[in-house]
Amino acid sequence: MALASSIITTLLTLQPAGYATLAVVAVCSLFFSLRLLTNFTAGKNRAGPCLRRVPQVPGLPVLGNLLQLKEKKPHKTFTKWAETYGPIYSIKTGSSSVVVLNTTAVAKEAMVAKFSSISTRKLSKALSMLTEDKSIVAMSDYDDFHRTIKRHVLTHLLSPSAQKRLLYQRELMVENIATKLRDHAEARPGEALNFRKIFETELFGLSTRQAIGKDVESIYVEELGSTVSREEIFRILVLDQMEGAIEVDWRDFFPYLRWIPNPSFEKKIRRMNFLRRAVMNALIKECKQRIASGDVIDCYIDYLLSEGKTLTDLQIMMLVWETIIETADTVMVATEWTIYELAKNPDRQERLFQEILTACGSSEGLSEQHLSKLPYLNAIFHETLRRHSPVPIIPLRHVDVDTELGGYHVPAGTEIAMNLYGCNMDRKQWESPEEWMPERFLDGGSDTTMDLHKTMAFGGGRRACAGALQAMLISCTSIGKMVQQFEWRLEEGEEENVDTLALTARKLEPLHVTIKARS
Ligand code: HEM
Repeated sequence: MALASSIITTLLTLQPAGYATLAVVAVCSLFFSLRLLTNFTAGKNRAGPCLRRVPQVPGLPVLGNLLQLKEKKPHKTFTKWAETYGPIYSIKTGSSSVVVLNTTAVAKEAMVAKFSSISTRKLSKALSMLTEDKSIVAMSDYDDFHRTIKRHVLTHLLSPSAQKRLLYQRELMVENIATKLRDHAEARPGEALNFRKIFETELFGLSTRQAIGKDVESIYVEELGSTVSREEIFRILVLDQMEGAIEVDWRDFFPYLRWIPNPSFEKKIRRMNFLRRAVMNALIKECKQRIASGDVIDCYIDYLLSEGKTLTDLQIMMLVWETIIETADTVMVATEWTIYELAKNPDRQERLFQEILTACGSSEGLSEQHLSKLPYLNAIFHETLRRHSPVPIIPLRHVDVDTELGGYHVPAGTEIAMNLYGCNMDRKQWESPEEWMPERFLDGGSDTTMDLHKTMAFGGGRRACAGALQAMLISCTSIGKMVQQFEWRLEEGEEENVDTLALTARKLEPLHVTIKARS
């Protein structure tokens, strides 16, 4: 899920418009403070006799720590708080208690050893609406439905054998990128290019070829009464959804105030859902017509229509959309940051180029078969995932029964936020964590190229990213090939463009770089 998952994360960000509303809410909430007090006391009584209570970050009555999270990058605030309150602490977001985990050890304990007590997803109102009530693999609870749909996506798309079968599609994508870069270098030598524009377009093409069997140029959408261009399809299926995922409904923090309407929020998310459904229906209708004419092809929709007999039409639509958004987002984020770092670090770029020369020779094109001979490329990929965690916080989970974490008592009903950014920036685990230093994965740290879980970037345990292999294959092959063919440099002023968009690691400004063809 990458997703999607990526941004998806955030219950915890307040939109500016939310503050005025929040003031009203705060007043209303005073009426309920007695109830909160009762909950608090009940929580105290549940604490195990021998275990300590999780340290708490001081906050305000009723609002808790909400106002301290207003800068919209909670993963950074959480990481700062870890220096004072330790690797595990608790915060209050309105009436909910959230325990934040900031080191690999305690996050792994939650994801692996204590998984059975902490497996339920706690979704914000926005996410709940956008995922049609947990109808996708990444956001579903750990139940029979999850097992069924995960089996489908692995069987058709993400398992190692499926990835082998779909190699030709990734090769086409990498070749298309190389062609566009060559065209740019020839037509406008020395002129900076917008890396994201090229990479994102081709990645979206790959995601739709895998999902519905073709790279769509445009489609007529009945519900809209008009033809929608490729660019608009991308905006509706990917960009708008990512933006919607971080919309916050203040009622998430004060469930007892759900009776107060929040029409602007609901209208916005409903519109996003309507557009996605309209476009996906049009795309799927076209696929059904193709299948009815006897033309069945190797893509996810054809597979699901044949094998997913227990699924409803809506579920099939959501599963197909899920693979599009998951492929089209986080892989772009990881690859764009990698090119940024390589363009900023010419010595390391040269070291990678020399490694590629040794593995492929001077005339052979780099392909996925070479990846096992490119440990430095592998280290570069993992170091970028560590330094620029594409999913900074895992979507919240819910503690179903009283449990122990990091030696503390965590009562049932608590929400859990795993701060992957914090884990990957932990000074006790990583030397100079703010530095991008791929060598740290070579010096005794690297096992094999296929070891995908060196950082916490893909999560861990039973809900670890199902698309990690695909992400690594797409990103590493593209990066290797691009460095094999071109020298990369940052455009002037680009070094400072390191801000990210809201909660995700997506660069706020698309990357601008110059390229020079290698002789
Ligand atoms: C660099 C790229 C990616 C990163 C950093 C990433 C990261 C993550 C993370 C952190 C999770 C959540 C784990 C959890 O909840 O514990 C996740 C879940 C998931 N990801 Fe990715 N992801 C990436 C690419 C992809 C791709 C390309 C796909 C392909 C469709 C994908 C499919 C999934 C799925 C299906 C899940 C849900 C697994 C489950 O709940 O069982 N991801 N990803």
